[in-house]
Parts: sequence; structure tokens; C-alpha cells
Amino acid sequence: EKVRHYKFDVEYIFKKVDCLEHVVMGINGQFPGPTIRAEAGDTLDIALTNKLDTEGTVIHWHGIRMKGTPWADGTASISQCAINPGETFHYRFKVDKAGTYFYHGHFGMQRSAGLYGSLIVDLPEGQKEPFHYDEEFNLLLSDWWHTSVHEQEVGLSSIPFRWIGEPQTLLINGRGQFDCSLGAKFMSTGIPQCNFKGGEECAPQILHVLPNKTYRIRIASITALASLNFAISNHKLVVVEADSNYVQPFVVDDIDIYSGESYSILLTTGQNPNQNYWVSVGVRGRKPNTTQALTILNYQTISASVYPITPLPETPLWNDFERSKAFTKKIVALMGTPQPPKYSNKRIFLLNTQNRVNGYIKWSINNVSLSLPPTPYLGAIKFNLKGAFDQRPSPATFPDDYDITIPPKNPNSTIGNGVYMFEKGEVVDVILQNANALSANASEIHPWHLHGHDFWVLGYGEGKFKEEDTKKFNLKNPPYRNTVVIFPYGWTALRFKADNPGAWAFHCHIEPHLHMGMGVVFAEAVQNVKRIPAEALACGLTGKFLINKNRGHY
Ligand SMILES: O=C1O[C@H]([C@@H](O)CO)C(O)=C1O
Repeated sequence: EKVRHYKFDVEYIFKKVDCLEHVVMGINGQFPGPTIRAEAGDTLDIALTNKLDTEGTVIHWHGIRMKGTPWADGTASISQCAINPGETFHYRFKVDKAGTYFYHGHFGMQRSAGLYGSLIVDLPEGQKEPFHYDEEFNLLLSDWWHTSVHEQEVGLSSIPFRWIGEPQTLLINGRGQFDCSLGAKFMSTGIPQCNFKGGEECAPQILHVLPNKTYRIRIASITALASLNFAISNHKLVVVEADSNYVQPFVVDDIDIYSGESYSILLTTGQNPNQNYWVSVGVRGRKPNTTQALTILNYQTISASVYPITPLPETPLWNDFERSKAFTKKIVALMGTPQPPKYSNKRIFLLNTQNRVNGYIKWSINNVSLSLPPTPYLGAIKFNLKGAFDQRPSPATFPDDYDITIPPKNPNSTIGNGVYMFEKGEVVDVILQNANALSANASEIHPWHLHGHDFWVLGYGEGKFKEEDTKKFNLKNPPYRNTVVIFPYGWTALRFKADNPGAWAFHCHIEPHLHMGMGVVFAEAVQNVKRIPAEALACGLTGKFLINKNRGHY
């Protein structure tokens, strides 16, 4: 159990992310940021310096539960103040469980601007995974736009509304090809063939393998918008891990992965070693308008520049939601995973709707669209600063007669910043209820991510949740995850234990949707939180409180 020290300098850099040069957020001059590698039980100590000239920043350590260090969760206005230009913030927290994690910006839409990287936690020396593999790869998937994030943000909060549209390019480990494709000669789209000489910063990373070995491929999706499908031609994939928890292994031809999720798959290199094979990432869930990302699986018996002769993997139809559900429902926990409490103490319903507020398009939860306050909740609640946010309890349900199959009858909702308060140890069920968006016959996929916890996914269903649906809850081997989707016009039920004092974001992981208000804040036994570093509190009402408390008036 070591303390591992890192220095992260956040700044904008020029980079040919998808062969065209743009400005992207970098860490220590790199995009994606450096991969952090640690062992379970280690403490990470990351000194993050904001080298941006004109904006604040924070980094969220996605999937790490932050037990005892809720102030290190890296969510601006929730767990800490945004770090000002020139300032350094120290993230110090324990990584208590092995798995495939990542980190990313959590202020404004900085994740969309490229502020992200991988965080891999290995088992401590001597402990073994419940599966065997010889080597591993790590693939961080993302999507990329040519319009700047600032332009995107202004568009989303303008009248008329300007949607960001589909991504220009899909990236694998921060590399994509916009104006060409490796597989162009096998496509009917007319896109030109890529011609790499070698060494280009946008050239795909080849996966070099040896025959008859088993590889663990870690795959994480940090997309701003896209739901993805991953496949390797001629190879089966064995899913063994989801969101840093083991699952009962199952075999598939391809996997769906939503923003905020991670998987490990095992790949056996048992195919003809005198060929190369395609690795493909394509868009699902929304009508695609982005070329599939490709790289090559190269058995080192031949050159990586020999074209695969197997057909390009075809991404399954974007709107074949039955197929998506079939994949999702295959995921169950491996024996030995923590099991859910048999009963819950509380149930809350969260209705997801698209609305208007004063003519602006927003997303709302039980008719409230989240707009974060200037004082971080963690300090505001701890010091009982009542002016920091709306003190009325947030709505825990929605009207019985709400028709989820049509656009909202009254599309007007309100802006809010209230919280859901939980007592220490309470077992909470959350029913995420999807509905029709503003236009008719439209209901979208939303991947919901909870900070500070893993939760049990008790079930999925069609239409409006009914009391008798609780009878079908999986209490035996529900997947234990930190991110879960709601399918169009459906519901998803999850259970978690409020055993981690802190203020935690729970939100749609689609970056523009969060920006448009699609999230809530859970506060758990904040009175039990100890030793919040002053640097997390030096803004808003907590900042004033500290000045008055320690020095009186000036
Ligand atoms: O939030 C969104 O806005 C657009 C559309 O609903 C309105 O233009 C879209 O596809 C979203 O996901």
C-alpha cells in the first residue's frame, strides 16, 4: 500500500486529434492525459495545477468511491470549488478496488474538450483475478467535434437552441481519422483511403498480438454523446468485468458500451495468424452520422500493414434497441460480488423529461432542471449555510397520470438546485423513468452515473414502472455498477446503500445533457464528513464563512 504522487498540469494544447489540428485540453502536454496505474489499497496524491488562462477546472475520478474523502471527488460546485487559474489543488484518495477506471473534467463541458485519461487499478501482488490472461490492452473510447466546446455551450443555451449534432470523429486512445478511413476500400461511403507514412499522431494504434494467447482488453467509454459498439472481426469476446466489478463471464460477438461505462473482455488469438483483423467502434442508440473508428489486430507473424481480408465489422442497427437490451441483460454479477440488502428503506422516482424554461431547451428530473450553485454543496451542508442552495426537499416522485408516451403536455419546467438528503446507512431504491422528449416519437438513451458508490441494477422494464414490477427485481446476482442506461420509453431500477458520507452527483453522462440540467445531487450524512481541506471551500458562501470564522472582519 503505497502513496503514489503525480503532478498534473492542465492546459490547452494544439493537437491533430483526428488528423485535423484543433485545440484540446491536455495534461502535462499530453492528450489523453497520462494513464495512472496503481494497486488496490494505494493512495493517489495528485497535485493538479490549473494552467488555463481564463477558466477554472476540476478532475473527477470516475468510479472511485472516495470513502472518507468526498472532497476529492472532483465535481465543481458539489464536492469542491473550481480550481482557479494558476492554483494547485491536491487530490488525495485511496483506490480501494481493482478495476478499469478513468478520470475526466467535471466543470462546464471540459470533458468534451478532451480533459480525460485512464486510471487502472491492479490487484495487490499475490492476489489473482478470477480469470486468466497473458497480456492486456487498454482502449479509451471517445468522440470528437470540430466546433469548440465554448461554441457548443453557447449553442445549447441560446434561443433558438443549437444542438451539437453527431460527433465528427470517434477516437480510440485519443486518435481518430476524420478525412479518411483505414477501411475505405471496403466501404461504400466514398470516404478516401487513409495513407499513413508512419509516425502520424492521428494514426491508429495497432494491437500487436501473438497467436494462441489470451488478452484482456480494457475498454472504457468517455464519450460526450455517442453510445458505442465494439467488435473484432472473426473473434469472440468474453465479458468478465463491468465498471470495475467482475461479472459472470459470457461470450458475444460485440459489446455495446455507453458513456461512463467500462468493461474488460478476454480475447483468444486462435484465428489464422497469417491475416490481420479489424477492430471496429461504431455508433449506436442515436441515428449515426460518424464513420466507424478502425484499427488493426495484428498477429505478429505478418506485417501490420497487410490489409485484413475479413469483412469490416458492421455496427448493429442504431435503433435495434431489443438487441441492446439483450446485451445489457446478459450482465450479471460474478458469485462473490456484494449482494443487495433484501429491502430498501426508501424509494425515489426520477422522471427524465426534455422541457423548456423561458424558451430555453432543458432536461429535467421531476420537472426540475439542475443548475449548480456557486457554493459547493459539501461545505454548504456541513456548515449549515442555508443560503447556498434551495432548502426545500427535491421532488421524489412525479404525478401518477403523467403520460410518458407523448411529449410533455406542459413542457415548462423550473430551474433548481435542491438536494436529496439521505441518512447514514439508508438503503435507497431509485427508479429512473424515461419518457418522450419534446418532439413526438422521440425518447433517447441516457446513461446515468452515480458518484461515490456502486449500485445494484435490480431490473429494466418497458413503459411506466408499476408496483408489481418489484416482484421481478433481481436480488440474487444483480450487476454491481456505477453507470446504467435507461432505454427509450423504459425504466431502470437500482438500489444503493447511503453508507458514504458526502455530496454526490447522480446524472446523465451525456455531457450536453448534464449541461442542460439532467442531474441531481444526493447528500448523505454530511455531518459525518471530517477534515475537508480549506482549498476545497475557498469560494462562494463557504469561502466567506471561513474568512469570518478565522479572522473576523477586515
Ligand atoms: O438534448 C438534445 O437535443 C436534441 C434534440 O432533442 C433537440 O434538438 C437532441 O437530439 C438531444 O439529445
